[in-house]
Amino acid sequence: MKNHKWNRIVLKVGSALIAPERKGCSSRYLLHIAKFILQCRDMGIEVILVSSGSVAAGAHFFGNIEKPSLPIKKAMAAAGQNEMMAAWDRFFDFPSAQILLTHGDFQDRERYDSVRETIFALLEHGILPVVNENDVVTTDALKVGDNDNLSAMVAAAADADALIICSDIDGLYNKNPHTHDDAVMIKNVNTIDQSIYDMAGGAHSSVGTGGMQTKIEAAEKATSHGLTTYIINGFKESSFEQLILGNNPGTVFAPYAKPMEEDLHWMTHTSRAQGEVVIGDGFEYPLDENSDQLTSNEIVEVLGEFSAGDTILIRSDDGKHLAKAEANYSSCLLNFISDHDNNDDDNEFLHQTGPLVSDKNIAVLDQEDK
Ligand SMILES: Nc1ncnc2c1ncn2[C@@H]1O[C@H](COP(=O)(O)OP(=O)(O)O)[C@@H](O)[C@H]1O
Ligand SMILES: N[C@@H](CCC(=O)OP(=O)(O)O)C(=O)O
Repeated sequence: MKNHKWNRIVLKVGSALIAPERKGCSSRYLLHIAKFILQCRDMGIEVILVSSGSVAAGAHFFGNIEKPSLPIKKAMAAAGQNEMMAAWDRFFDFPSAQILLTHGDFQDRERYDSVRETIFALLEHGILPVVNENDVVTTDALKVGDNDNLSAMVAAAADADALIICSDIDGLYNKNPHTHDDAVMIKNVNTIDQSIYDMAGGAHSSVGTGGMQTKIEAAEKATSHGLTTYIINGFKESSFEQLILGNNPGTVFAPYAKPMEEDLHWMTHTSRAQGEVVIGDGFEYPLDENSDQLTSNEIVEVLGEFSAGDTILIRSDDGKHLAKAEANYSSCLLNFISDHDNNDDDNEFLHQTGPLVSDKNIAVLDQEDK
């Protein structure tokens, strides 16, 4: 693509573009998106498609109920996924492959590597991977929950160079343009901080999930991995024509000058904490330099159930999120130690235990109250 030095991109397409009226899939917008995918491939750019829209596409089989129950929503997704894959396939003269994922597939390192290998094998053979969340099997604890974050996780796992989020709006505005007439569009974002999150409102359409909030989260995940991230209006063919010309048709988020290391990125942006360890005020920060000194002496409280090797959140007594890290001990053992710290035998045991986490497996967080 002119001016863009991309080898591999992830293109995320929102529900409103697949099934705009919830009357099954429509080719209205897919046609120019498919053309863009073809042009990229012709230019030697590998494309991974993250396509929403299974629920919106399947809704008409169930009488378009306004507020479907969870089982009906999952049934809509199961039926709509077929329709959605078939709708895309009509435009391509090369094969596509369906990949359905849940958060568990990113949390478990073996499954994560397996997803990566499959994506690379498909790309090597010229097959277009089409990814969606596996809505049928997800539970609240297991799901990613929105395809903006899912697309960023896929982009990081697939070592892509750019993430392009195609939405029903031109880009990020300083406030929700559907509720504020004076909203102004932001063309470039160099740093994603709280002021950027403060601009985001929820979804406007009946089919969208997450609105701008999840798109900014996705941009943060992707840019910290070194990917340029775009939010563009997928309704407009001109958005894709501009991208091909090397221009920015929407909002572009600049990649970090120094992307995070792979393991640190995974711990910060992908892995979810299975439990929390609350530590006392006396501990000297910063944690990254002193994590080896973080022993069971510091524990105020252990929350949730986790095993050694699970990701945990370390937070201070006053609510600050200090770090995410791999636990060296289970919650059961840490609870036992912190409950018995006055007894001599236990004190000896306490001295024999090593640090709660080690400095190789820790991601220090921006220390804000959450
Ligand atoms: N600051 C903002 N800038 C742009 N859009 C915003 C903003 N805040 C909220 N939105 C809403 O986010 C919507 C896009 O998100 P969503 O409905 O989830 O779309 P998609 O299906 O493409 O993921 C927009 O239509 C708009 O109503
Ligand atoms: N997995 C869901 C998509 C959820 C989602 O994030 O939708 P959207 O906000 O339209 O990208 C589906 O296929 O219906």
